Amino acid sequence: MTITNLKHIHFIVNPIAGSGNHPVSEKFLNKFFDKHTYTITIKNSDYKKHAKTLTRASITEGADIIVACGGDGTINEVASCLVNTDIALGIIPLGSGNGLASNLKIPTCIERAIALIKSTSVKKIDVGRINEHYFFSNTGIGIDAQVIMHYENSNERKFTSYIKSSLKALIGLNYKNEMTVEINGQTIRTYPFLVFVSNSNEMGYNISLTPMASLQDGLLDVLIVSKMSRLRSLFFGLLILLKKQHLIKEAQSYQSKAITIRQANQQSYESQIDGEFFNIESEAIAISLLEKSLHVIA
Ligand SMILES: Nc1ncnc2c1ncn2[C@@H]1O[C@H](COP(=O)(O)OP(=O)(O)OP(=O)(O)O)[C@@H](O)[C@H]1O
Repeated sequence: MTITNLKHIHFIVNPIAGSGNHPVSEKFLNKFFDKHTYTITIKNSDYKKHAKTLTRASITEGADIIVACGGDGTINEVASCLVNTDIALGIIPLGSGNGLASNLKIPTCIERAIALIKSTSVKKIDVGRINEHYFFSNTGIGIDAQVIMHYENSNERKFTSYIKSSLKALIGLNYKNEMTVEINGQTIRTYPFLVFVSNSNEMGYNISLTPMASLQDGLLDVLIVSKMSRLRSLFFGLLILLKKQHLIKEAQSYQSKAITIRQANQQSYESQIDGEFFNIESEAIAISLLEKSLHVIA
């Protein structure tokens, strides 16, 4: 599908995404957009979740395209406001991991990403939902949430910070709560190391736990990894880096449109949603898929 008569492009820029050294500013973007064809508006996010407020305002202001300039966290905030609308999401990947942009083959070269936005070639992609939150890349409960929690506390945004945060998460590993996972008519009881649910085939840094996932197949790819020792977890981490994680017997892969997670005596779930830490207060977690519910320029 090709959009015609596009004029109003709004850019929501996370100034601290990735290394925070990116050049994306009003002066920079003005060079690429002819004033007779486009009006462009640039807004910087000042704090966590601010991109949502800015995006909602841009919708009211009549934006035709809203461009998330940042990583998966910023994309999540912007895209969450665009689900089930006709407004197309553009992406300039400025994050450290850039998982969704990589799955969509959006160039990390800023000039090429801008050229793609101007091409306005739009595709519709699936959107994941976990309770009241949307996700576009992945969500998870277990070790991934712990890694993200330590990563956010580290205040560093690079690959080595993920390695350090993974080691901290492994040291703190415990299996307090038994969970039940309802999927495809089966009920699985597990003390999970990880319940990972993905819409996209990449987590960022070219790492994937769900290499068969597609943004347009109407299915979520699920990896359930049951309890294992710290040593075995390290081995699992090595297998992930070697793209051989399927070789570990504790890991089971599924595809599904919906899953429900419950635990007996707890009302909160530490989770990660598109690489951001969330403590979800609820009796149960319901994860589902909204087919082809977001327009993305890719
Ligand atoms: N001015 C700001 N100061 C601090 N945090 C911000 C600011 N603007 C946005 N944020 C928050 O920064 C977090 C990280 O953003 P983002 O995901 O875009 O970058 P990243 O973590 O470097 O990339 P990736 O997720 O691809 O690794 C998000 O939670 C976002 O809400």
